[in-house]
Amino acid sequence: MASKALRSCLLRRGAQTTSTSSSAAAASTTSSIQQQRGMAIPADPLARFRQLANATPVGEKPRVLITGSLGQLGRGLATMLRFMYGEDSVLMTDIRKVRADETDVCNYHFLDILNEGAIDEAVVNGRVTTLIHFSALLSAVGEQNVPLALKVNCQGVQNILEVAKRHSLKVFIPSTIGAFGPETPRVDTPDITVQRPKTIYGVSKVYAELLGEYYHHRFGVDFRSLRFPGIISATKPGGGTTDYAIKIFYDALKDGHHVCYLRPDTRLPMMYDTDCTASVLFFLAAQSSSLSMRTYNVTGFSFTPEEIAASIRKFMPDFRITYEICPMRQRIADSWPQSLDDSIARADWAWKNDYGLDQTTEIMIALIKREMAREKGESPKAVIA
Ligand SMILES: NC(=O)c1ccc[n+]([C@@H]2O[C@H](COP(=O)([O-])OP(=O)(O)OC[C@H]3O[C@@H](n4cnc5c(N)ncnc54)[C@H](O)[C@@H]3O)[C@@H](O)[C@H]2O)c1
Ligand SMILES: C[C@@H](O)[C@H](N)C(=O)O
Repeated sequence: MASKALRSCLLRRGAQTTSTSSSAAAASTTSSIQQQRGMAIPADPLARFRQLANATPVGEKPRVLITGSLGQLGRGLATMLRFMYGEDSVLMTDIRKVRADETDVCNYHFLDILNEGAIDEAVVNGRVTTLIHFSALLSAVGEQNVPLALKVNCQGVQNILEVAKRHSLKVFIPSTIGAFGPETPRVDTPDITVQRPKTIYGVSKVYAELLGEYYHHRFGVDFRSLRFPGIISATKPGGGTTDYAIKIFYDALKDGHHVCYLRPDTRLPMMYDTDCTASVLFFLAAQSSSLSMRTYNVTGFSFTPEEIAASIRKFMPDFRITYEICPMRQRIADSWPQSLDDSIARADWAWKNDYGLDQTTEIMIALIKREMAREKGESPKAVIA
C-alpha cells in the first residue's frame, strides 16, 4: 500500500485513486483503429500497476536508473516505480539542481550521460538492473542547437548501450512519432514503414532505434523501445512540437484563452501520462520471448487544436482558442503521423491505453486546479470526487 506522502504524490501526478463518471468515447480521430476505443477512467487507476508489482517475483524486482529524470516524463515514472517496487528501487539522475517545490524527487544524483565512466559508476554502485534513458533534446529545442542535440541524443545513446552491454542490463530508450517523416503514411502509421525524418531529433531517434536493435542482435543486449506520441501531463514539457497540448490547459485555467502555434486542423497522436508510464512498465515486464520486435508504436488518441479546445469547452464553456502559427513547429507537425497503428504492441504484450481525450481533459483540469489552489496556499480538494 502506498504511504500517505506517496499517495498524495500519485494523486498530484494524475494517478487518481478515486472514480469518475466520465465515459466519453475517444471519438476525435479519423483513425478507424482508434474510433473503436470507447472508454471510461478506471475506478482504480492504480490497480494495473499493483497487479503487475504483485506478479513480479521478489528476486526479479528491478533496480532502475532513470537518466533525464527531472524532465516531463521521468518524475511520474519514478513515483510509480517506487509505488510498485519500493523506495529503493529507483535512482533518479539528471544534470540540474532539484527545485525546492520538486518534493517528489528522491534518491537523486547528478549524472551527465555524456560521461560514460560516470554511468558505469552509478550502475555499479547502485546495483542497477535496468536503465531507462530519458535524457534527450526534443524536436523544437533540437532544431535550435543541432550540435548539442547530436551529442546528447546520439553520443548519449551510444554510452548507455555500451554500459548496458558491459553490465548485462535491460535498457529502455524511448523513440517518438518524430522518427517518421513526410514520406511515411500519416494515418494509422505502421511499425515498419518509411522513416525519413526531417528534424535532428527524428534523425537521432532513428539512430537510437537502429543502434539499440543492433546491440540486441549483435551483443544480446535486452534493448526495448517504444515510439511515443505527444505525452500530456501536468508537468512542464521540455520543448517539443506537441507541448501546446499541455500549455492549453494551464492557459485555459489562468486566462480562459490559449494562443496556439499550430493550425486548427493539425492532427497529431497523443497519450495521457499515466498510460505512458504503464506502457513503459508493462513493456519492460514482458517476457523477451513474447516480443516479435524491439521497437513498437504505442498510442492513445489523436486530435487537432480545434478538437482539444472543444473537449475543454465541455468543462469550461467560455474557453477561447486563437492562432499565431509558428512556421518551424508547424512544419515539424506536418511531417509527423496523424495517428499510429499500435496493434502489434496490443497483440504481443497486451498494451492497452486507459485514457481517451475527454478523460485526459477532465484530469488535467482537475490536476491544474489543485496545483493552483496549492500555490495560493489553499488546501485543495481531492482531484476528482
Ligand atoms: N514528452 C513527450 O511528449 C515525448 C514523446 C515522445 C518521446 N519522448 C521521449 O521521452 C524521453 C523523455 O522525454 P521528456 O519529455 O521527459 O524530455 P524533457 O526534455 O522534459 O527531459 C529531458 C531531460 O534530459 C536532461 N538532459 C539533457 N542533457 C543531459 C545530459 N547531458 N545528461 C543527462 N541528462 C540530460 C534534461 O535536463 C531534462 O531534464 C525523451 O527521450 C523523449 O525523446 C517524449
Ligand atoms: C512527440 C515528442 O517526441 C515530443 N513531445 C516533441 O514534440 O518533440
